[in-house]
Amino acid sequence: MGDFSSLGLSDWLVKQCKQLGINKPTPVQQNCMPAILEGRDCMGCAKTGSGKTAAFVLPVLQKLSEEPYGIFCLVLTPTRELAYQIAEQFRVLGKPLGLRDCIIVGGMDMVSQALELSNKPHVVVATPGRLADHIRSSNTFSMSKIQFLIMDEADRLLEQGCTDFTKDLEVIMGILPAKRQTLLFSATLTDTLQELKSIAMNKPFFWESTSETRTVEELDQRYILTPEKVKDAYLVHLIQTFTDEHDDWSIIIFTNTCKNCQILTMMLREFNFPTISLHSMMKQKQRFANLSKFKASVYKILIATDVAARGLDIPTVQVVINHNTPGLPKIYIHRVGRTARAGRNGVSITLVTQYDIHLVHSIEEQTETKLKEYPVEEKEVLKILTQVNVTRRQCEIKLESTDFDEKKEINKRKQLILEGKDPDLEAKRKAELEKIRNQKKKFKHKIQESIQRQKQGQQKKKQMKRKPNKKKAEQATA
Ligand SMILES: Nc1ncnc2c1ncn2[C@@H]1O[C@H](COP(=O)(O)OP(=O)(O)OP(=O)(O)O)[C@@H](O)[C@H]1O
Repeated sequence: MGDFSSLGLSDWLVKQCKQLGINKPTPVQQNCMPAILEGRDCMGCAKTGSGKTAAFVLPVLQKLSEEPYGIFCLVLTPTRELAYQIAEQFRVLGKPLGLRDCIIVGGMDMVSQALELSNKPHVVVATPGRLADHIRSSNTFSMSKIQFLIMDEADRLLEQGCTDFTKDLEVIMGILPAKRQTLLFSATLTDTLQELKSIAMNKPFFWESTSETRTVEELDQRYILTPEKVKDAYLVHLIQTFTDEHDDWSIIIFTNTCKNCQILTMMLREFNFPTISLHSMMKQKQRFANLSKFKASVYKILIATDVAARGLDIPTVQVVINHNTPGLPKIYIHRVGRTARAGRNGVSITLVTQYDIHLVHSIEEQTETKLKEYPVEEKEVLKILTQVNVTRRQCEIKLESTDFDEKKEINKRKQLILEGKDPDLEAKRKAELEKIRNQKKKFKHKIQESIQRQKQGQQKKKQMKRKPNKKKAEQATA
């Protein structure tokens, strides 16, 4: 493998990389950087923790140093924390250039963001919603001359999940020049390839790491089969074991809802584990503060929803625990990718109930890896079961006495108003949809029942036909 100079990077950038311990290009850097430097659009699909960020940051900085102006580059990313992380890479690597960056994300002051945008920063790193808001509400900045549009976690930006970026992306695309370089990166690009091709239209250079598995070899992937009621006891037992055995380990625990995140955090704190949480119902400043404390190892355990599943690069994370089995293999790949990064080792443990076994099968199929059972002394888990479950219940009661659910409802309503929708009308629409869905379900169920009855009837008829033959045969043999 060559070095960064042979890929076309200037000496100052190579020196800057060395200072950060980035000496040899990783395969995604080795393959994508020359194409980007040549001026081509690029789609890069490589495993988690393989250096995709530097694969786009370095060529952009190289080109920016040749023709510095603002706004030169726009990076879009699905989460606010990730936007800060990417901006930091630009800032550190681009320091000798005096690079000016600007972070445009929700939950932060819009006026100061607008001011920063009007000062023509070299690089803007943004989440789509807030950037689209700025475009809709002001004309104090222009992106008509940008040279690079980068979509990090591009498949997430284009998928229509619970946070749907489509409308915001349309607004953003509307002010970007057609003549630009578009770079798309993710560890899971292949599912959304067609949509991506419509964005990177300029005959993109496509690179995907060739490997049998979609997760890294350094990751030890385990599961624990547990009844739902014993899950939390397993969790407490696992954390106790890890913290007894290792001083310098950090753990990320993923769970499915903000409320669960909050309850688990309260519960683990009752057991004196240094725990902190990250989810979308927290104030943005709190989110940043918690993440910083976790990064600095002030807290060793982070409990998060999937808002932390993608992109976060925290080298001390040695263990990822999935408190719920992710419903999609893609989410599993990103979650467990928070450990075993940049060649380090790591462990992931997924708690699997009897209802999740099919999910594990599809994860294994997609990642082309077999998850191994994690050995646990069941006796030890049963010893703490009652205590853990009582503590959880107490935490649930404590949370219910706060306005957590109410806040959730208010947040939902606020979001709808921001989207220009009437929350009451939306609630009515939702109820009607639910009614139609239920009717459809009932109808489907009835049809299935009648098909079943028909089948049974046919089978009976067949059996009746066979029976006289049997009798005849018996008579013949007699
Ligand atoms: N050539 C290199 N040599 C050594 N370390 C590197 C190199 N390039 C990047 N790194 C480091 O590897 C780590 C992971 O990189 P990065 O966050 O870009 O991964 P990624 O591929 O974007 O992962 P994800 O898919 O999870 O977002 C970072 O800490 C980064 O500084």
